[in-house]
Amino acid sequence: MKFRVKLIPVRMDRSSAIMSQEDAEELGVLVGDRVKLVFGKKSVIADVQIATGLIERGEIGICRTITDYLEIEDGGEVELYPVSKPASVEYIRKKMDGHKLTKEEIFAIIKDIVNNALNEIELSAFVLSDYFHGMDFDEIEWTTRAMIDTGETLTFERGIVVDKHSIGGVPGNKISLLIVPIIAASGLLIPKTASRAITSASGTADTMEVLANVSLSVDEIKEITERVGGVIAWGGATNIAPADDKIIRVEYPLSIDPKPQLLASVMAKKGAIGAKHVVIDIPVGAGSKVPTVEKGRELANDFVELGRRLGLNVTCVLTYGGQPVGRTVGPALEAWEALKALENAKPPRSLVEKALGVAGTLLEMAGITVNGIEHARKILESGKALEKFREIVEAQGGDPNIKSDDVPIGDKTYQFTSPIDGAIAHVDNKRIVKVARAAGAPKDKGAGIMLHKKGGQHVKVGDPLFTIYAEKEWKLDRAVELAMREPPVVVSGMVLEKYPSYRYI
Ligand SMILES: O=P(O)(O)OC[C@H]1O[C@H](OP(=O)(O)O)[C@H](O)[C@@H]1O
Ligand SMILES: O=c1cc[nH]c(=O)[nH]1
Repeated sequence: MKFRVKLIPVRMDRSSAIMSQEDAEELGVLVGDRVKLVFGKKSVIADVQIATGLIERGEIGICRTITDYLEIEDGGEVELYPVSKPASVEYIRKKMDGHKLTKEEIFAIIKDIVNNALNEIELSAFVLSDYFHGMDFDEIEWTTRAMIDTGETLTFERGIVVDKHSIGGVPGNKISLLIVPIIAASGLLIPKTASRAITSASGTADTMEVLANVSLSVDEIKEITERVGGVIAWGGATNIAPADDKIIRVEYPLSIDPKPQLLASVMAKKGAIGAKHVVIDIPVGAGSKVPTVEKGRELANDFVELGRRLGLNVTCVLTYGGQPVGRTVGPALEAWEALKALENAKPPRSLVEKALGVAGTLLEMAGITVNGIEHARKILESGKALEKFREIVEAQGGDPNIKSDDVPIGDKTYQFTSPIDGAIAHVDNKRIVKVARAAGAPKDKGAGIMLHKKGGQHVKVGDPLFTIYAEKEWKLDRAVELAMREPPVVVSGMVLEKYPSYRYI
């Protein structure tokens, strides 16, 4: 059937073909079904959307991404016909029913994810079936390999390539901004790609973006790493394991990170850059992705086994994840605190000790030293890490003279104070993230939370507990209201509750 093109002047990731209800009925298609648009020798598959009123009978609304690709103008004529779903949708259904997938089936799913051939519902079904049914080790290995093989890979002519990755789940985990320059300053190569936030209020890519451009191509990552020793780039902007970011975009709104996907996501990025030695940070504790040390050990075994199958030397470090790392949560606040640590300007101990522990492990694995923590500490305290970080920032298009206090933070603030004399019984990771997200993080870079007290510290009535930062008044109000309803920092005296009317925790 022939349709007249109505150009929708926007660019979209997914291809949609918008038609009238009458035309959809005549073609026998529903919203979300697929149609093929053909113009000359070129064709594209798109999802059906219906917008009666906007689109007249005989018209097809398509965005600029498609018109550019087909090289057709507004008002031009395209041939359009329905096509069936890709076979990978059947394989997703098989996984939803709890069956094991073959290597070929997994490859087909990942390839279709990369080619945008699955719609949001199908992709979500795949992620959720992993969440509910899990995968066995073969399936995890095949998923990882498929994610590597459907993208570009990196090779370096000189140097030892190493990498670190955190499984995330603990707020304020800005350690990569310390570790990458420490490792690069030691002479190793660390082409680090990071994701944006998945369950947190700021992923490493969100935090680094406050200071520099993180949307780098594979060629830029290679060039900067060879010249400076390291980068911190957003994996989603590269063609390295390109399925990863598309899957993460489904996980983010649900705040979930299914274990098979987590393993494949992290290890595909490490395999694709040709890392020889890899350290995986597994934060363990209430409100993180791994609640107990036992579960942390199980996950560590999985990472080591997956590394063995892929030919990577993996060490996992179980770290304390029961409360935020450092005192800040949210992109700009985290960038500010990471710079404070690099400047040796009274940084929080938890941040420095964690960064040195992970960096030190990597230095030992690569044979640089037998006392990794002390070696890493010297690089940090001598200012060499700050110098290297500035080189990295400059190479990524940022201001090499940036100082911590130049980082712009949201100017709308609200401080919570202690209602009683007592001690901090609990800093709740999940609530901290919820409040920081309500304040606008990670999209509003200046939004987030600064903790004035952490678990175990004593407080007097009226002492500051935490401050919420936002860029917009209405988001601050929303975050304050949420924090009042679900306090992220809990102060307790010896009396916990009084019935019927008082509740302190
Ligand atoms: O806490 P959530 O958002 O779930 O986890 C995602 C974060 O964890 C990893 O950190 P890194 O790249 O090792 O620094 C990811 O890249 C991302 O920044
Ligand atoms: O990069 C990451 C980190 C945590 N979880 C993922 O799925 N990917």
